[in-house]
Amino acid sequence: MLNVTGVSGGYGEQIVVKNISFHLQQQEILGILGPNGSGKTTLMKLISGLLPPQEGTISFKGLKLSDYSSKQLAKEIAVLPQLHSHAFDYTVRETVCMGRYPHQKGMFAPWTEQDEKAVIDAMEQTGVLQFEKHSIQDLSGGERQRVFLAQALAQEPKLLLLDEPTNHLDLSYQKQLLDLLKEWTTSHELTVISIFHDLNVASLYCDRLLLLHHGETVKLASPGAVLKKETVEQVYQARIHTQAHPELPKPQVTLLPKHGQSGDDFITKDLFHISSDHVHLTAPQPLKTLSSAVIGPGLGWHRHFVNRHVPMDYQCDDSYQDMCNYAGEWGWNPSDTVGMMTAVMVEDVVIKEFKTQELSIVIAVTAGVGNAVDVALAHEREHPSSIGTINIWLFVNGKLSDEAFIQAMMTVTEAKVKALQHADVKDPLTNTLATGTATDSVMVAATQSGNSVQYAGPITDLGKMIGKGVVLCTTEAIQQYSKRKKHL
Ligand SMILES: Nc1ncnc2c1ncn2[C@@H]1O[C@H](COP(=O)(O)OP(=O)(O)OP(=O)(O)O)[C@@H](O)[C@H]1O
Repeated sequence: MLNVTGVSGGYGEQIVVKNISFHLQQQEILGILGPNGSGKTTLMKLISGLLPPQEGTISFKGLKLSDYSSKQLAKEIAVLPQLHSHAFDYTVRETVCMGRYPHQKGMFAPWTEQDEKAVIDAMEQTGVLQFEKHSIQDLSGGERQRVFLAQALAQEPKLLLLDEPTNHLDLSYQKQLLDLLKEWTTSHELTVISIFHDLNVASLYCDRLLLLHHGETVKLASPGAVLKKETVEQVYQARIHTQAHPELPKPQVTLLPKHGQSGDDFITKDLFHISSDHVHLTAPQPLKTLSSAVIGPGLGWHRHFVNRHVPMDYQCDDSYQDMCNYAGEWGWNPSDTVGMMTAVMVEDVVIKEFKTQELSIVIAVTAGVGNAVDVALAHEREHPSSIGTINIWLFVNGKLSDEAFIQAMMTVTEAKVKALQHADVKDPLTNTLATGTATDSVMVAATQSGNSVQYAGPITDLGKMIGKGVVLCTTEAIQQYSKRKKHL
């Protein structure tokens, strides 16, 4: 519906945007991104017809913008500029009603039912109907922004141009505004072009992104293709990290400040506290963790680590809450804590340090194998036979990449399987070699300071230490478990 072909333009002699081309589909949301001064607003002015292009053409529904009268154009295209300063003392309702002007035939045209409905709908949907009679001068920046959006929506345009629409809006209204726009693209066949500074919001709501730099197109594609680490870092001159959104296939960008985590405190054996109740460690600074723990699972940053002993007959409907309560009772903030449980006597924990010139790690293992399982034949069993868990903690004094975290988990698991083979632990149901127990848990934690580690597979420096260390610690922990069983 909108064709921008080889457009260049700017102010007087100064060409600000250069050779921009794109085709916009009906109902699409296009986000325009770029650093300050990259020409985003200027491009919007060209698309809205406010600035004539110095080169190239812009056509809307097959007609050049210059062939539309300003009233015809206003019926089709609405603009919500940045930082609206309104000098006049209009009420909210009067302001929104102005959006109907392009639809009225002549100065004294009657106010129709359709005009009224469009105004009320727009005020309702932007949440400003309650301020209908207030002067817009008495509203907050965010409320005012919503009034001007209502005005633009009351205009019932086919193309809506927005400059930083979520500026001034709190999180809840940002979401409401963008959800509303998304909904209008289908319910009112609306097409949207919007400038964003917030790359994550743009990624979430836009179908495509146009990234500008020095007035030129760097990339025009889906958010996943535009928000690449190298591209964003080069254009914005800032260090970033990209990761997947937790619920949608959209990238999210995180700024990496110049100074990372301060301090290079090491994790050592001496930091562990062992009692009959739990094995516990409080790190001098938060560690980046990946775990399958009861609390603090997945990827996160945590300072407290606890492996809690529970009785053999431990039954709890909400073990997550129970573990949070436990951490709280000991003064460890649950949101700062990785917590695991085991029926094993935790005094039997095996803790060892391993070092190379570049790296050092600490491994802590508690092992009970009463519940051993051969994963290949686990489909034959219905319920775990008895309590017994292998909990493995790996602390790395180093800076792990994402792939190193995952590979470290794999290497730990492979080493654990090998230790079970060495110890000839069998699945009691199938009488075949066990590969673990039904409820094993693993955590990899890294200080994220010091030497960088890209990979942690079995033949890397880190992988070699993990392999050797986990086999040693797990084997010894199984021996402790067997000794204790014999004495019972
Ligand atoms: N009315 C104007 N007259 C002359 N130059 C202008 C005018 N408006 C903008 N410029 C210049 O054009 C360039 C691009 O400005 P523009 O406002 O389009 O950038 P932007 O990407 O929207 O920036 P921001 O993110 O800071 O809003 C800047 O160098 C700016 O100084």
